[in-house]
Amino acid sequence: MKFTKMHGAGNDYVYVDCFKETVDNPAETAIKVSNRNFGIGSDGLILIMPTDKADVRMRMFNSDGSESEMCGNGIRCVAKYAYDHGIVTKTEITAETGAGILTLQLFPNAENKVERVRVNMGPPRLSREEIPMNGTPAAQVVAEELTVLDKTFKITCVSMGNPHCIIYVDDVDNFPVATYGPLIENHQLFPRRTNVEFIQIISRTEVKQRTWERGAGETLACGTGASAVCVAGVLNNLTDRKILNHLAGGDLELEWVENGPVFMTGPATEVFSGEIAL
Ligand SMILES: N[C@@H](CCC[C@H](N)C(=O)O)C(=O)O
Repeated sequence: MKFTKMHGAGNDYVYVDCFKETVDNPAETAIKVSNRNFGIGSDGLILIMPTDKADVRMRMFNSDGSESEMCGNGIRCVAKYAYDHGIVTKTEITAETGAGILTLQLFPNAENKVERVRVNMGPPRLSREEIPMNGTPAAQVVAEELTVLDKTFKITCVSMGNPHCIIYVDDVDNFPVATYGPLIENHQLFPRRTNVEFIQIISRTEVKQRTWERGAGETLACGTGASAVCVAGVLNNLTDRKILNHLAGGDLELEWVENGPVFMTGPATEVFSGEIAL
């Protein structure tokens, strides 16, 4: 199987060009290629596919083989790959994802290679049913108490097509993400599990994020998570509608338009290409 390794702010995936290649068992392939000792090493697998509904289609699989509806860092890399490899020739494109059809604006550099991408991530989904979350009432989940081990957190939950649970902490660098992350990911409140974002507020326009991803563990960045954090900051009146989010692997710019979509802007980087026998 021919592949290209790419990352968005350090959130790295193995990308397969399914305009040319066929992947028969993507879940099994994701587990195999993601392994950082015995495989290529990545947070998962992303398939770049043809579709009659948009310019390109993305399917994404976490390193545990589970499929997610959406990947924010992944979709920027899909756009870069599509432009740099001639699948598209325009700088505004559409992409079909499990979270709907998204519009992306591409920013090529002087060598005509895409370096940054702005994504219309669509509107956030805020009801318990849409996230999805068990329990009542069915309204928004803002600063709801959740006790895990010795700590009672105030959680805010947002779906960007995939589920996110946002928790504010005082010192994110020293927070034990690997202790609480998996317990919240697999908590009975979340029937389809959840991604967990631990956030330190720096100012009304700046935050610092560490992410525990559903199906992948701690990663260096999460684009859907950063978008959900932008929404949660407004719902909790902690941040403005436009923020800069410092993630472990790089920065993302976010904006939640009133009664509208979230826009995410960030880097997309190709690392290397290769061929692997499966
Ligand atoms: N890293 C991603 C999100 C990937 C999917 C996630 N782990 C899930 O299962 O929903 C991003 O950049 O959004």
